[in-house]
Amino acid sequence: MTALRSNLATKSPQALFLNNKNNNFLKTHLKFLVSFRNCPKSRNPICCLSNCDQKTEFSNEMEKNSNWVSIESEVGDKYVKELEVAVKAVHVACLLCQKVQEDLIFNGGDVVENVQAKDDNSPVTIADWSVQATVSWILSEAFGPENVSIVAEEDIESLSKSDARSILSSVVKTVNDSLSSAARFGIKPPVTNLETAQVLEAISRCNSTGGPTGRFWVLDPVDGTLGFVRGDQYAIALALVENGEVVLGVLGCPNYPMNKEWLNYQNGYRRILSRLTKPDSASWDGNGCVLYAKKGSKKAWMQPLLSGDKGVASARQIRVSTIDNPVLATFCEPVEKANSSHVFTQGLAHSVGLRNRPLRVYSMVKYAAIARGDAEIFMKFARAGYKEKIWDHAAGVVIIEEAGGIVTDAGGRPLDFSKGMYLQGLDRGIIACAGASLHDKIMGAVDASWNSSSL
Ligand SMILES: Nc1ncnc2c1ncn2[C@@H]1O[C@H](COP(=O)(O)OS(=O)(=O)O)[C@@H](OP(=O)(O)O)[C@H]1O
Ligand SMILES: [Mg+2]
Repeated sequence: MTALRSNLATKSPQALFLNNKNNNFLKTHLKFLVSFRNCPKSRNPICCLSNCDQKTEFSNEMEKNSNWVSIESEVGDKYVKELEVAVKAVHVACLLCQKVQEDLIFNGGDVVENVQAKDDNSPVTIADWSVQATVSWILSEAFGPENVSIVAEEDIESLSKSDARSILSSVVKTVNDSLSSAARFGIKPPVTNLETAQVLEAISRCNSTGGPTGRFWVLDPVDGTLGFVRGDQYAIALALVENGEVVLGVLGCPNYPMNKEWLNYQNGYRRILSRLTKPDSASWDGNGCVLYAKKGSKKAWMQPLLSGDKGVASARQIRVSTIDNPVLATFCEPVEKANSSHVFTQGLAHSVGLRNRPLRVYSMVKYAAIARGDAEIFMKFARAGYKEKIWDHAAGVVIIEEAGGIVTDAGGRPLDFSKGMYLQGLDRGIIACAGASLHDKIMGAVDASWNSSSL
């Protein structure tokens, strides 16, 4: 634990990458500067500060005064292109899903036709396949197909069957519609519409099985498909793993706007509210959000999901909640009892003194809620034998960690993304917290009650 905490301790930056907006701010704060020169590796000026106190004071001032910055100004050189492309791809995917959800659920779309059951009986929709094809195509165009390896949730087996002809043509149309309007995000659409074979190829190209070495993307095209088909919360999750470590995470949450109260509204109620309060694309209130973080940056970011033909907006930094008193804390967990034992978490909540009722939310939106500071704890205790998949956690974990939180298994160990498609060796369950004090308390409660539980 001590090692884990010291790893999580914030280190003062050695240097800060600045954009023009920050440059103006700098002129009024020259007292902080020791030297100011152009960074040899980027176009951005870089300032070097002489001691830790100055660095910390300067960082605090920067945060207060320039909350909104561009991606390039923040993440330094490494993974800039990867992050930029991934964020754009997730924006495209969010809009695709919003459109499909709207058609499917709210405009009387053919649910029987467009929602299929997988072998494990979980649902899969045209959105799952369409997002997978779209993101796979965008990544391949940006980096070259030979450089892109993707672990993703869907395959083309059921989509290729003869009785799936109509759903396949819906997928092809959805992908082409989505890519043809991707120019608003600076993504060059295909010269001509993708053929069916190209769409199937893009989906099936996501056949990496991950592992401890090299670089691969991890994609959950629609996480929380049950929430998606119920008109509720869902997420698009894209992460980059290098040598077994998650280095980038991007999480699109199309039904999670700025106002955290929205998380409490169930299904149709959220939809009615969204229609009553007409979304203003310039504000944060009516639409979803995209969160992202780069490993080791100690910063996580959120952009509003813009509607209409607007592209990507500036990002705002997010931090986890500062609440460490269990009485005031809120914990999130899966909606479905089959996915995590509500009885067990209720016992944990009682023993650590959590008073608020659990926030049951579909998908990795739970990770987003912790990273944004809208809730303090996420717990998941799946039934014995269930193997957690890396795509259900990778993006969320790095975003929470960089926003200042902690994510481990119930034994306090970091989740291991280096063992293939599954989180092998996971000790009992997953605990994500805003801070170490809450995390310690939950782990202690798990230890105290595990043997008497039915898990
Ligand atoms: N039996 C069982 N136990 C544990 N976990 C399971 C189980 N079945 C499925 N899954 C995975 O859980 C993903 C959804 O997790 P959530 O936290 O969103 O659960 S819930 O839908 O709110 O109940 C879900 O992701 P999606 O398939 O992307 O929706 C699954 O990967
Ligand atoms: Mg999932």
